[in-house]
Amino acid sequence: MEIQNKKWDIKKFNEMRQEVLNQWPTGKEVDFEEALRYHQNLPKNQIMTNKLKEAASKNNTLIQPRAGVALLEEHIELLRFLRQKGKADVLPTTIDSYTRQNRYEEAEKGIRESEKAGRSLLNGFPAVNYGVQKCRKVIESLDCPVQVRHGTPDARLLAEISLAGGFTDFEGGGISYNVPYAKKISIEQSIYYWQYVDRLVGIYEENGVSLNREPFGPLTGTLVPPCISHSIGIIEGILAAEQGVRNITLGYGQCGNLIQDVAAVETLKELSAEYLKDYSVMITTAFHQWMGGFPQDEAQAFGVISWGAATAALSKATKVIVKTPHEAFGIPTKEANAEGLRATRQVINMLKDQRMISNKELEKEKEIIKRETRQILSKVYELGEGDWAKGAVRAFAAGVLDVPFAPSQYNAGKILPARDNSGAVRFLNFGSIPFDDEIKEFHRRKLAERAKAENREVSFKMVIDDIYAIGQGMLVGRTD
Ligand SMILES: CC[C@H]1O[C@@H](n2cnc3c(N)ncnc32)[C@H](O)[C@@H]1O
Repeated sequence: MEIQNKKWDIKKFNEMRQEVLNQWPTGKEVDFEEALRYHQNLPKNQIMTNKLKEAASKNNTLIQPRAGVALLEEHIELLRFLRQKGKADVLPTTIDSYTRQNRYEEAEKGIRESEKAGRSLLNGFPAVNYGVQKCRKVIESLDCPVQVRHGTPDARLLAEISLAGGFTDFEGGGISYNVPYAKKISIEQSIYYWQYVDRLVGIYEENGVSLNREPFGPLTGTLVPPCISHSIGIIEGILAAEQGVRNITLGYGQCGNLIQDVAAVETLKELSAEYLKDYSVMITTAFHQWMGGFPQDEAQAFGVISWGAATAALSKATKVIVKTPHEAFGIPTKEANAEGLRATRQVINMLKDQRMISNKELEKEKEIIKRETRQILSKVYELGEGDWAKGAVRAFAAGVLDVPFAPSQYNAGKILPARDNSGAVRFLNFGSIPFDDEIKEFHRRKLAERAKAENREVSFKMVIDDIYAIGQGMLVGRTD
């Protein structure tokens, strides 16, 4: 199929809608007119765009966990606990892996087995299997907005059911929920599926219901250079806005060097405003605490969590996505999840009246990220002959967009990141990323400084050392 970045007409959308709603029996519960009325009657404090707008206007950083379990009552109890004991400003519902792969039969089995076992045997909430009315039970048990967080290349039915179910924010995108999550789904296919999701959000917006969309910024969450996640986030923002989305949160995964991370959030705000200026959208930012390997020791994990909280506060991100001291092990207990939130809250509160000292290093880093991102995006636009959807597909084929350590067979996987002597993420291999020579020289010089300081050659070994460094208590993967 040949996709294009053009707003779908309602006829095309409605033709596909019947097929989507028939994918699982709960699709029959979706009645769009009734869903609109449901949203119009939602309490104001449960509408995500209100909460984001207020935070952005006050330069506040909202705190949000990830959380999702198999059983409905347990999931409600978990979210209420994180709100009350974790002081979460906004809540998630993390969806299970079967649902993310549209394997609803197995999700159904997972629910039954969890009921028998009396505990969650799924790694998230199977929203499609529960359907609209049970999603509303979750929403009606809470007093704040709730966002669907997942990793679904084909999220059409999940969007229909969860949005009709009262969720007011939907994470993901046609690139960010394909390339880091799937192996064999083409970029065209996932962008096409996500145009449906964004068109659905656009129809809600056209009927006066504001919903937020959040492309998944961190991607593979492992040493992803800011320009890579910015380029993909901005493209997904443009594709969403074209379908009528009016509220977009762009995300960024912490790398660990303070100056680079603050520069990343500040440039994400500037660049997204520039590239989305033709659309009237509200743009906010989400800072993800370190998404790579975590230390097993809980005290050290709190160090990583607090460093992420500090960077989020100093970058004035609208939202920080919080990790837990169980990160190295897997799904956290509700107590550990709440502890991660409280540690984050403490640091946000201590830093909210402070600001990042502006200096020439920060300005240099911002200039680098803006130049890199612009060089990538102008090549994408050129490859697409002015069409961002076509451009994205062709850019991945050409390696102009390339995500480090991504499983997708449509991803070139030629770039290699490594930290420089201050821990900032640089390019060791550029693959086919279209940087000019000056930018390439900058990265080579930065890595050479580290090589000299460590008395070793710039090499792939640095990449491996950096991947394990934070889990082993460091930032830069120094050889002993
Ligand atoms: C994107 C990966 C992140 O999502 C987290 N995660 C995935 N599923 C859940 C879950 N069900 N509850 C809490 N955290 C979760 C995981 O620990 C990791 O930090």
